[in-house]
Amino acid sequence: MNTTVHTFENGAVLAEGLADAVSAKLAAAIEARGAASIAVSGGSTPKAFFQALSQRELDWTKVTVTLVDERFVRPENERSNHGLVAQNLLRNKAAKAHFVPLYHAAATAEEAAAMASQSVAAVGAPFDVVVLGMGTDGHTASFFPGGTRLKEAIDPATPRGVITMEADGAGETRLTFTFSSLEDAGLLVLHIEGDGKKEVLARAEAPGDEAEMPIRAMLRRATSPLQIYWAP
Ligand SMILES: O=C1O[C@H](COP(=O)(O)O)[C@@H](O)[C@H](O)[C@H]1O
Repeated sequence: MNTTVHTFENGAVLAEGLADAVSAKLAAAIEARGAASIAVSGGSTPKAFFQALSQRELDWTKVTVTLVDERFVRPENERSNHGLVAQNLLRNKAAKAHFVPLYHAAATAEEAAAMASQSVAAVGAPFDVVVLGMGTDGHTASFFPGGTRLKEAIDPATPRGVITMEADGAGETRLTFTFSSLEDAGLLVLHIEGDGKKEVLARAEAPGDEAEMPIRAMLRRATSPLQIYWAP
């Protein structure tokens, strides 16, 4: 496991610290290549981080933002990760960023995933920054325990792109980047908060099957060092 833990006194301080690290990486990519890319997670945890990042001084016109995973729901749906990012990140200075959605208004989630794979291919690889979350069941992105396509999603031989996922714990059908799309990011972050998630992480770090706690795929096999950001 190639991980470093960054501990903060509370979520607000973490949000600022993570926004500093992410904006520095994006600025370095813009300096080096004239463009930068970031894939972020949804859920309840990243809201304060998104708001902090949206205030950072960057040439946001050169930044592409996408999602690590998404629900197959319209952006207006309150459970849409696109909606969360639009309301909290794509505003203030970051309003000028280019957003690439995973959801498409297609007849099926499979068609939407194919459309997303095509549109994100233009972003280039690897991502400069990936910010993962983790559920209390040990899922990350939409790599859910018991997921219909979990084996394929976390197989390093599965190509970069977006695939569908269904699982009991997932609610709606999901669209998720594959493991190979995320594991080699220039800055690979796992952002978790609370003692409950810390205990889940400790269980994930212990020996056991990746299929039971898919975050283990990232902890064990990511080629980039995993930067774990945690606050109580
Ligand atoms: O379903 C999801 O949940 C995880 C974790 O969410 P949280 O509410 O516990 O922070 C998130 O990383 C993922 O992107 C999201 O789709």
